[in-house]
Amino acid sequence: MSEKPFGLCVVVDDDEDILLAARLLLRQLFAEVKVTPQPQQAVDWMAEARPDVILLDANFARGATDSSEGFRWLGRILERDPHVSVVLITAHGGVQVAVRAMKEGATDFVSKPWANEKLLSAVRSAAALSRSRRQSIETKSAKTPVAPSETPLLGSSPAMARVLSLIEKAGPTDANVLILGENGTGKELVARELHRFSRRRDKAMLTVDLGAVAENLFDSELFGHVKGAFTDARADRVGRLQAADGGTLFLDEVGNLPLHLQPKLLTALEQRKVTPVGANAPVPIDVRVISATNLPPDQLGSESRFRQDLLYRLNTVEIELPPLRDRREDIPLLLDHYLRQYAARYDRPAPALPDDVRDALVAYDWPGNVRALRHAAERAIILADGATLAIKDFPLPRAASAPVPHVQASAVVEPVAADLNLDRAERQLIERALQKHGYNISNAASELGLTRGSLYRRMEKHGL
Ligand SMILES: Nc1ncnc2c1ncn2[C@@H]1O[C@H](COP(=O)(O)OP(=O)(O)OP(=O)(O)O)[C@@H](O)[C@H]1O
Repeated sequence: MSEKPFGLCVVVDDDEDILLAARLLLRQLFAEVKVTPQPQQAVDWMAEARPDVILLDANFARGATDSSEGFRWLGRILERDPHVSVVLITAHGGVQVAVRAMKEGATDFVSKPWANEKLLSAVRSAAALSRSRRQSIETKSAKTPVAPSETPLLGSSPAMARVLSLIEKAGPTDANVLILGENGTGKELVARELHRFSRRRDKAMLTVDLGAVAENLFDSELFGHVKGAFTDARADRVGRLQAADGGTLFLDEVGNLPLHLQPKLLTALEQRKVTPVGANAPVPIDVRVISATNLPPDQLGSESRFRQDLLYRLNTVEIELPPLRDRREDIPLLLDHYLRQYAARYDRPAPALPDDVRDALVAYDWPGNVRALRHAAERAIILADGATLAIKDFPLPRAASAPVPHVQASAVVEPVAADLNLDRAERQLIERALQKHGYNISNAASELGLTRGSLYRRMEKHGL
């Protein structure tokens, strides 16, 4: 049996199906997952054991959508243990609920139906955060084992060989690393590998997705705050820079850090100290920072977007992950890996990929990169009639089914207006937004009026 990185997770939701799904999914991270439809039960359990994470439904009463129940229980849970990480779940998402959740002390926010990969990532970060908070409060140096890497970083192309060699060289040093690449190219996976190779591997790697943090919360999220620093600051809160002390902080989508906060981050990194919002004295920190962005280098190099002195602090080593279309040699390897993995997961026979299907998949441009390939493999395994996969099992634009060398994604979107099917229209709109923004998820999500998380979920739903 593989070692579980965390101890206890409690899930509270009035829907039995959600409880079952969460229990099955989260068992891979936690030694114990307790589920209950009763929030009071969760609070009672806290008297017996300290959960690392509580996943809390925001709406209990039938038909309730305003999340007030959830916020009430959030307050009670944090009163009992201000260091537990609470991840709020709700079917009635929206930026306002997310902002309020974070302001009232939730660690993260996940909308239903969730994408398994994103929920796991949110819960893993939340668990690492509560551990680190407790350690920094108790000033103990107990070990927090890093989660074993669930996905190996695959690739045999010369470009990936370069990436792997850089990871081996830069990993064990304490150098800050900046990872560049389009969405879905594997930046987070590279960050995990760097951490795994480092002397900090027994401490936590915490993640802050700066593409998902509301603008007014950046400060408190990164640097922490003291009780009373602003209206909703009901207790001291350790920021992620401090919580990652001794370990690694992964700043995802660092290009989204607002200009006015960039000097504060620079000062913290230069002086190795953070001053929580409302505090007088700085706190020393020992953190290695790994950052990632999907911004093209020319935008990152523009002073109006990103302070160059901060950039130099972050990019002691730079690792560029090329898009999948520029390393097509890796496609068969990735396909085989994920097809086999999903066949095992869904209890299907070992899949066979005929040559013409493989050629078409290698010829496809994969604008969503490895993430899209992974989802396509999962979907194909689920949809296939037998062990032999056909091109129709893959959600590629029709033009891609012929093995032509460079399938341009932009050539395949049809106008939305003629088609009144809501589901298809949604898919087309999402495809258009993604293409318009060169698969920059943050920009496409903002144009569609969605959060990055809900765009990811919709992309998964449509197999994009
Ligand atoms: N080289 C690889 N080998 C195996 N799996 C990979 C590889 N690269 C990416 N993946 C898989 O693709 C998915 C996306 O990877 P990841 O989240 O690391 O990308 P990202 O560049 O950080 O994306 P984003 O910019 O959208 O946050 C994950 O499921 C990851 O496991």
